[in-house]
Amino acid sequence: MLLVIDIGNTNISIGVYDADRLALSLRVATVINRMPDEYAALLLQLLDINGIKAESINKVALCSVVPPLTDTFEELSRRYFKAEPLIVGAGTKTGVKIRMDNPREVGADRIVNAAAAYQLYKTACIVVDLGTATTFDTVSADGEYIGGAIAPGLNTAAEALTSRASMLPRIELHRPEKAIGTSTVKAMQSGLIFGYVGLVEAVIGRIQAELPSQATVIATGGHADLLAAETRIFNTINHDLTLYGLRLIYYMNRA
Ligand SMILES: Nc1ncnc2c1ncn2[C@@H]1O[C@H](COP(=O)(O)OP(=O)(O)O)[C@@H](O)[C@H]1O
Ligand SMILES: CC(C)(COP(=O)(O)O)[C@@H](O)C(=O)NCCC(=O)O
Ligand SMILES: [K+]
Repeated sequence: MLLVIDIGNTNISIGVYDADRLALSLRVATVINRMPDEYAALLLQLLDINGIKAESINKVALCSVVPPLTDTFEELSRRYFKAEPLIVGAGTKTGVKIRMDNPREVGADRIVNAAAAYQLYKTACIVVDLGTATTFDTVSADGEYIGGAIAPGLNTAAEALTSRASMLPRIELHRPEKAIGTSTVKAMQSGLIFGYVGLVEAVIGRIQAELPSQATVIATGGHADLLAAETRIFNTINHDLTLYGLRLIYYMNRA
C-alpha cells in the first residue's frame, strides 16, 4: 500500500491508498521539533487502531512546505517502512508545466493540488486551499501551472488580530448570526468570516477575468467547509485533493 503525506504549517495530512482506494485519511498537528521516532510512534499507533498493518506499506510519497520536517519524514519512511519516499520537488514529473518566474520557489503542496485538479477536470482550474495560508493556484486549459495568489489563512488572520489588539480576545471561527455584530466576539466573527468570503470571491473573480476560458473552482483545506457554506463560488470541495495528487504523482515517477 502507498502512504501519502502532506506536511503543512498547521497539520500533517496522511493517507493510505490500497490501489486507488483511500483506505485511511487522518491529520496530526505539525510540530517542528518532533523526531522521526516520535512521529513514527504516533503514525504506527494510528495505523494499528485503524486496522492497517505497517508491513503492508511499501511505498511513500510526500510533499512538504516545512523543510525541517521533510527530512524527518524521509528518515521515518526509510526506517519504519523500508521505503525510499518520493518527495515532490524540482524535477518531479507532475503532469503540469510550471510557468513561474522561479518554479523552484512554489510550494510543493500547490503544485500537487494543481496536478490533481487538472487530472480530475481537464479544464482550466483554480484550486483554493484554505489552510495556514490561503493559496489560489491556477492551471490553464492546456495544463500549465500559471501562478496564483497567497493570502493569510482565516486562523492566521484571526490570530494576528488577537495578538495585535490588547482588547480583542481569541475567538472561535463560527459564523455569526448577522453581519452587524452586537458584541466584540460577534463583531470579530463577522469581520473575519464575511470579510474572508469577500476576499475569496474577489481573488477568484480577478483570476477568472484574466483567463480565456471558464475555470473549475475547487476548494480544499481545513477551512473549506466553513467558507463553502457562505458562497457559491466553489464548483466543488475535495478534502482529499492533495492526497489524491500525491498518489497520482507517485505513479508518474515510479513504476
Ligand atoms: N476538520 C477540521 N474542521 C475545521 N477546521 C479545521 C479542520 N482541520 C483543520 N482545521 C483548521 O484549518 C486550519 C489548518 O488547515 P490545514 O488545511 O490543515 O492547514 P495546513 O495545510 O496549512 O497545515 C487550522 O486553522 C485549523 O483550525
Ligand atoms: C503558501 C504556503 C505557506 C501554504 O502553506 P500551508 O498553508 O499549506 O501550510 C506554502 O505553499 C509555501 O510556503 N509556499 C512557498 C511560496 C510559494 O508557494 O510561492
Ligand atoms: K496544505
